[in-house]
Amino acid sequence: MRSPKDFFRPLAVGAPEPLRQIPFRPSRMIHFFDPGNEKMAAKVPDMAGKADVLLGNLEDAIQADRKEAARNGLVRIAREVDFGDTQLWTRVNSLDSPWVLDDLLTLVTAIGDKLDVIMVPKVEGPEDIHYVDRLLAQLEARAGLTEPLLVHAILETASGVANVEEIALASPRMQGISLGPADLAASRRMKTTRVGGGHPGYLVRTDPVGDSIEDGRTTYQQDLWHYTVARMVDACVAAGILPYYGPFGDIRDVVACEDQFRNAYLLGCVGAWSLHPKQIEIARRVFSPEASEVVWARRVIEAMGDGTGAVMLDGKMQDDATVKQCQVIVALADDLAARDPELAAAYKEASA
Ligand SMILES: CC(=O)SCCNC(=O)CCNC(=O)[C@H](O)C(C)(C)COP(=O)(O)OP(=O)(O)OC[C@H]1O[C@@H](n2cnc3c(N)ncnc32)[C@H](O)[C@@H]1OP(=O)(O)O
Ligand SMILES: O=CC(=O)O
Ligand SMILES: [Mg+2]
Repeated sequence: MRSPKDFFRPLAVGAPEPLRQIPFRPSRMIHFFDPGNEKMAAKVPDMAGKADVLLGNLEDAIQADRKEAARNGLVRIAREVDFGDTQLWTRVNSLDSPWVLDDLLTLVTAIGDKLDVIMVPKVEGPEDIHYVDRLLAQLEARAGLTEPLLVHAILETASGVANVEEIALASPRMQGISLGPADLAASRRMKTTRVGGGHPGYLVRTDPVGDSIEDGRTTYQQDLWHYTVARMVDACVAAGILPYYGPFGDIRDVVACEDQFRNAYLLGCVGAWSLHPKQIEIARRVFSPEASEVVWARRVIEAMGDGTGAVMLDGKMQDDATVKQCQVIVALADDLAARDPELAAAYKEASA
């Protein structure tokens, strides 16, 4: 392990200084597109105005014989499209694949100055991040980049979950972690055949009533992902990086998608992936604090004065801890409003 004194030292001569803190940039939805798919590529300029993050996907969902087309398509799109303040990310192929080396060599040297974050799939432990960290430093030096590229890990193997705290702390490049429920289910040998969301068989049942074990017993479906999301949030927050829910594959079921996203939002995630244009709006709605919550949070902060002590507001006790929760909501609302004029207007109207 490197000495803590060396943690912020560049890993190659000529590479940019690592960041000391991960800046918070709105990333309510990380919208996936296939850069080699002409129809999707054509929608990128329009989507740049709608999504917080656009991600050119090179890994799963891209056929083996379309990997090069996707990589080259991303280079072209990054050079031609004006992204404004929308972030451009990529998901490279997994570290054990035949494509990842060319992904990194090509992308960092050709469009390293346009990319904000590189998502690394199937991360098993901190050693995977160390490998990418050093390679990126070498490539940044070769490309003459002045800003370091950031790294985002997908939590989608059982080993990755077992090592999530070390992964989060593995490099100053670590920007965040997303839950990858599809690969994680396979890695864990869960008996599901879907991408994220719940399962009707994962439930608890109320106790028997009288002699019957059949009648009058209600069942409640449980959240398959609660433990992993909660653990990921703690690992990320402890390391000063950002947690995300990943994909929800039932594109038709916008209702359950919204539920899954909201669970993640309430537990501390800052965003989720969107796989289809219609999921962009769901993520935008869910990961932006509701206007009424922002108004309430501002009332609590005002009523609490210097933030210490206890007061009653609408019959509810407020103290030093609730004021901190309210500060989280207000800080997030301010950051998002600065990027999203519609949201800013909704907040203003609600507080009038
Ligand atoms: C487990 C994981 O790793 S999840 C991450 C990997 N998976 C992905 O990235 C999947 C990304 N999404 C997709 O590939 C597609 O949305 C699919 C295959 C799920 C559905 O695609 P389609 O059947 O074409 O959906 P649909 O017919 O509703 O599309 C409507 C339009 O939106 C476009 N579109 C669909 N998805 C996207 C997208 N992610 N980005 C931009 N445009 C899209 C389609 O090209 C189509 O365009 P058109 O109107 O010009 O013909
Ligand atoms: O890559 C995402 C997943 O769920 O697997
Ligand atoms: Mg995956």
